[in-house]
Amino acid sequence: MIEVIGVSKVFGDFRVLDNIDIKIKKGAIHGIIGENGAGKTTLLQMMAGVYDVEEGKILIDGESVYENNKIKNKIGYVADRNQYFKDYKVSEMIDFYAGIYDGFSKEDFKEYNKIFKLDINKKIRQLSKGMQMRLSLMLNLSNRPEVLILDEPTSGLDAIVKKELLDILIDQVYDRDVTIVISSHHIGELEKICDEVTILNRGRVKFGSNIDEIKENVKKLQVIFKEDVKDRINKIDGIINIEKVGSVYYLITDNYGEELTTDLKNLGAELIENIGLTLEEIFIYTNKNIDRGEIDE
Ligand SMILES: Nc1ncnc2c1ncn2[C@@H]1O[C@H](COP(=O)(O)OP(=O)(O)OP(=O)(O)O)[C@@H](O)[C@H]1O
Repeated sequence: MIEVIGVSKVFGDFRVLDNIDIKIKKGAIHGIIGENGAGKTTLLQMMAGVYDVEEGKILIDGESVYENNKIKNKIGYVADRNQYFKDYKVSEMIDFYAGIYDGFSKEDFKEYNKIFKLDINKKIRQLSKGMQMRLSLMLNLSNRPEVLILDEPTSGLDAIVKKELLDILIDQVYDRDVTIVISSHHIGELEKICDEVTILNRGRVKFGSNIDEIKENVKKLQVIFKEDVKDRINKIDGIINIEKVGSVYYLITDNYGEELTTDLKNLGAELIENIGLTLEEIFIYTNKNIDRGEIDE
């Protein structure tokens, strides 16, 4: 179990993370989504114990992570950029990991390398960005961690390896009950493998829950009214985007429920049709800075 409790992070006078609360159950795959600069890497680095937590707490199995080797040994952390010694060969990196981590399995590395296909005699500086990401993933997976923290692990990977990686992650959860926290800009990918997501917006949690629950709240509605409601529709609470095509309104709501439907009916809605949204569409709409007075026609 990972608990992020009231965590904030300030760089200089810039508040990168502001009072973040997240609970991640053991064996869950939890996605972290956010625009560039939303604070994803900072949050993952704090979960991995790279930074001290000055405001709030981050607990893994009830203990804080920073400078806690017992907990850090349970964690695999794949950073968004290569953090290895560039002049080491891949084979030397394997030996280095095997030397410092008791749980590291060279056999596992060999097995993963049947999929990831790295030349272990190459120096790290000779590897492409995607190859370096493969190395980082294999080293961390071969360490058999209980918690895997992955910062944009699919960036730079080709489509075939990307699919293999997502399958490996799902297997890790089924076979070993690993808890996975993963950030990505490829929201469709996260939607396929995650049970839960946290959507970060400017350092704050915009949504944090089960994907199905988020989809229950955020909906696109196709609505036809008896008469034009242009001047009144933007007064209804819970509508975050309004588009009008001919006489049909397309409304995005982040608070779908009986109350909203009643409000729309009171405004003269004759037909309300509910259109499902993908997680990516939800992210785009809920992160737009919406001027509720504006109707796109
Ligand atoms: N060491 C640092 N010193 C000062 N500011 C920092 C530092 N690290 C990150 N920031 C700032 O914190 C903000 C969040 O950065 P972070 O890397 O966590 O975002 P991100 O969501 O991972 O972005 P991206 O999707 O672009 O990778 C950015 O404005 C960044 O400039």
